[in-house]
Amino acid sequence: MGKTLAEKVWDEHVVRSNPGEPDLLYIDLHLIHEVTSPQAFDGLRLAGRKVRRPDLTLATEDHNVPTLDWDKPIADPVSRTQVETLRKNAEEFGVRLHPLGDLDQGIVHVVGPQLGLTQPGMTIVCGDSHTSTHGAFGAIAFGIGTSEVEHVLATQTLMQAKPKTMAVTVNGSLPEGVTAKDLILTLISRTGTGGGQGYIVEYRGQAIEELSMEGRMTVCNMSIEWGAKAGLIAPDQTTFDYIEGRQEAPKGAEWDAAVEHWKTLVTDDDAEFDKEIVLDAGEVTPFVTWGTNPGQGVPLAAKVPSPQDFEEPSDQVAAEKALTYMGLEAGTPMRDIKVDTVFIGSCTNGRIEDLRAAAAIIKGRTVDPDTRVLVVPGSVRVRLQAQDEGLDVIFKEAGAEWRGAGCSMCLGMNPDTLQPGERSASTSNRNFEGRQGKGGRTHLVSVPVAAATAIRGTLSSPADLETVEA
Ligand SMILES: CC(C)[C@H](C(=O)O)[C@@H](O)C(=O)O
Ligand code: SF4
Repeated sequence: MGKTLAEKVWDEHVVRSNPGEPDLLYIDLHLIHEVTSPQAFDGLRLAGRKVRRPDLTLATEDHNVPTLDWDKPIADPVSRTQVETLRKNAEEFGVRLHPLGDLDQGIVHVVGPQLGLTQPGMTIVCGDSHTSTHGAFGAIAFGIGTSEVEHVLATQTLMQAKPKTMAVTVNGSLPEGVTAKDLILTLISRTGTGGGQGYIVEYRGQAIEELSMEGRMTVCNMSIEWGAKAGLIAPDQTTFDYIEGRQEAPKGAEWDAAVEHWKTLVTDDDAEFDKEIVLDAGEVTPFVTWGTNPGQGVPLAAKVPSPQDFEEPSDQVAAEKALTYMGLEAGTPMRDIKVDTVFIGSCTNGRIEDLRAAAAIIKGRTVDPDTRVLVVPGSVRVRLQAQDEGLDVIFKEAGAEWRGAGCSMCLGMNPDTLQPGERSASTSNRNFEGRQGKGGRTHLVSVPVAAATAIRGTLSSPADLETVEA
């Protein structure tokens, strides 16, 4: 019997395998940020160990950094300590760090692919759940805990039980104006936030093949939001074209050899998955969340559901609770929901393609006067690229704020937060209670929906905007 893509990559990395025990896996790339690394470095220090492969380890500052005044000392003492600790640890252990002010600073899941470090067939870990993003390149990439971070730092290996495999096949093409974000939000709402638990998921089918690398990263990024261990997509010409020429990508004969190998990283025709889900891309429409987990979503054209709409008593209770927290009434059209803030950014939707899409909609228009609009590039390079293309001017002229790179309002670990009771349309990936600030209310949306909402002040799609004269 043939192998799935995930099985191929897994098997190529097994250092030791004993029946009844987790496998010992070799790790090709270890990404690090300030939140989950301090205790891991403390552990190394205590044990008198070194970082085994500093050359396969890369650190960046993202969660705790401000997106204004980043050249000044960080005002918040907790954030400052986190960032300073990472700097000290990187220095002491010889780990490459891209700190604030560096050209390659940014959200860890934006920086890896951008540098060409994220490559097909790799095993990639980081003390961060959205490490699944890197699976878009045909890598096995997943988040690990701080004690595992220490283990990888010390040994460049990790003990892991082999997950089951699942295929999500998306047939047909996404309709015009419908994005990767709508697709993954639809999938999560259909399968529930536990639907992927225990699986490495391979996304495949025509709609996936038609996605850009940015779109594929958006899909894989949110694998964790339906509970999957990891999500991945077979590398193809789109993948190779994205990597070729990047700073850390193989060059010359090494490039040719790499591509030759990467082409073998596909699921064999006779391979079997433990589970399969099939989706029709043509059915997907702009999709937004109304509740407090990424599975509580509906099409933008729908209404806020009522707890009675759910069959399971547990879903009814969850809906009741979510509606109260979100301050929403069942039956309200989603399009009537007014937001205070629009956040365009994060490792889900903070790449150059996302900013281009937002700018194309915002161009020549003015943001709603009662709505604060934050546009936050995922990395310094994304920021500079956007500025080269004049996108920053489009945002600023429309009345949006153009910020520095970082996680920003994706989570309340830096100055960019919602006030209690404030409501956002956010291109990020989590809408948990308090995620964007205590008492903040989050609606997860795609980039086009965020941009249109910025203009109208209520949840909207570009189709709701009046035509601007050219
Ligand atoms: C802070 C970090 C550990 C966390 C994660 O693991 O995902 C964060 O990035 C998030 O998105 O919630
Ligand atoms: S942008 Fe958000 S989801 Fe991504 S790593 Fe930062 S906090 Fe986590």
